[in-house]
Amino acid sequence: MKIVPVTETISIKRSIDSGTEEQRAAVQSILSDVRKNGDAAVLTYTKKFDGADLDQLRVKEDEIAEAYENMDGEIISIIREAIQNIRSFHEKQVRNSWMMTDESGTILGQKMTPLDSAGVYVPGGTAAYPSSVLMNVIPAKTAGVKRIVMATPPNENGKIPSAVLVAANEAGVSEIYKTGGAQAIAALAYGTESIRPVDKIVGPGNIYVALAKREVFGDVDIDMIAGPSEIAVLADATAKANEVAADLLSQAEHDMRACSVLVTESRELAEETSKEVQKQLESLPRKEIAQKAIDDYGVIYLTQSLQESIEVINSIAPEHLEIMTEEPMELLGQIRNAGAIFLGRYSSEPVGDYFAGPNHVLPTNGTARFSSPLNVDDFMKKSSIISYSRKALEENAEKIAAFARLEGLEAHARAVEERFKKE
Ligand SMILES: NC(=O)c1ccc[n+]([C@@H]2O[C@H](COP(=O)([O-])OP(=O)(O)OC[C@H]3O[C@@H](n4cnc5c(N)ncnc54)[C@H](O)[C@@H]3O)[C@@H](O)[C@H]2O)c1
Ligand SMILES: N[C@H](CO)Cc1c[nH]c[nH+]1
Ligand SMILES: [Zn+2]
Repeated sequence: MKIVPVTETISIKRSIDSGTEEQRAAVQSILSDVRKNGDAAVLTYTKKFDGADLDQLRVKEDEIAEAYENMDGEIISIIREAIQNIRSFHEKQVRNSWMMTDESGTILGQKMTPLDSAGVYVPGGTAAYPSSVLMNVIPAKTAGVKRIVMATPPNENGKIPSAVLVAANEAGVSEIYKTGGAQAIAALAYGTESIRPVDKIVGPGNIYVALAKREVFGDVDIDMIAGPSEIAVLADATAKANEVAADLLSQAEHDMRACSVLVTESRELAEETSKEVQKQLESLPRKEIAQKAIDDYGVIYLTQSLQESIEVINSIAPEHLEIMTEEPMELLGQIRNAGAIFLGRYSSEPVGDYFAGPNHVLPTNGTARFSSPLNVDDFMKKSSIISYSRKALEENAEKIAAFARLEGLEAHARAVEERFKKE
């Protein structure tokens, strides 16, 4: 990994992919085909892109039963324990409706209502991500969403990985459909003969999925457009190079465009970590992916002080931040921009990916400056409540009417005055 002394401004290389002209045109055409031809179009694209010849899109009960038979009982217990942790964390996020009253009889409040339905996209491809099924489904379930629909591409035999089916069933998905890419997003957004449309679509995916989500936004809500994984480690001389290197590689193995960064004032740690990364890379099954990510996007920033390291971290605004310093908790207050913050050497990033409870769907590409991890609020709407008594309106009618006339809106003013007109 290259070691770069920090100059006045730092600029992190990240991959922001808005697709080629060709990809954008392909997505447009798939979306309009699915809107026009429904299931027939979805089945045709599933054959074309995933190689699966399906007679129906919906996963049957016996396929879920078969998935359980294929899974090791111990792994199912681990999934169940992770679900409990994720659920209890997200239950803390639930916000209740509230009301306030005053002596004039005015009642004001906020009513919290879960979305009626949510669609969860689960990527297919080489890696199956049952953990992402849990992270997308559990906040929706905790919010009280009744209908949770999952879509994921099948393999060429028309099958979905058993771990994904079991995770979906354990987390409480209501319907599962075998379809991926832009056609899945179109079906979830606009509906087909066999898939009823949803209110919001969440979940990561490749460029076709991302472009389709951007396109349908407005007709339905979406969560975010997640970029490749990122990790930044803020460390001082007390950190262990082998542990820092292992954590940097944990995200590098996700994607050739993943971004792994170490920020430290210790030259010795910087040099040791750089060597360790190379050493540990050699034995990784996904070595090619991790090596490319480290070569293209990996960097070690060498600073003059811990204070400067903190400033660098805030300007990177990483998806994951690990603090490996003597007193990590003491620095927490100074961190303004990070999706998830892992404190101390026993809080390695994968603890959060799989098990601890907080969501692993996090803002990437510097968007932690203004956005948050996926959470229960993402699946709830707020409605304002206003109930004025006669006394309250009488006392304020003149002020409201005057404000309306300031905006030249006479009908607004009269609507209020109408209540108190003398016959
Ligand atoms: N941020 C996270 O938490 C997270 C988790 C898991 C995966 N991911 C990301 O999700 C992505 C998964 O990508 P994937 O491709 O493996 O699976 P995917 O399910 O996102 O995409 C597969 C679908 O792409 C469509 N497609 C493929 N080639 C096409 C073409 N030429 N024209 C039109 N459509 C086409 C097909 O419909 C296919 O079903 C990766 O980038 C991975 O890094 C992110
Ligand atoms: N670290 C990923 C999000 O950036 C999530 C994930 C899923 N599985 C393993 N990791
Ligand atoms: Zn991960």
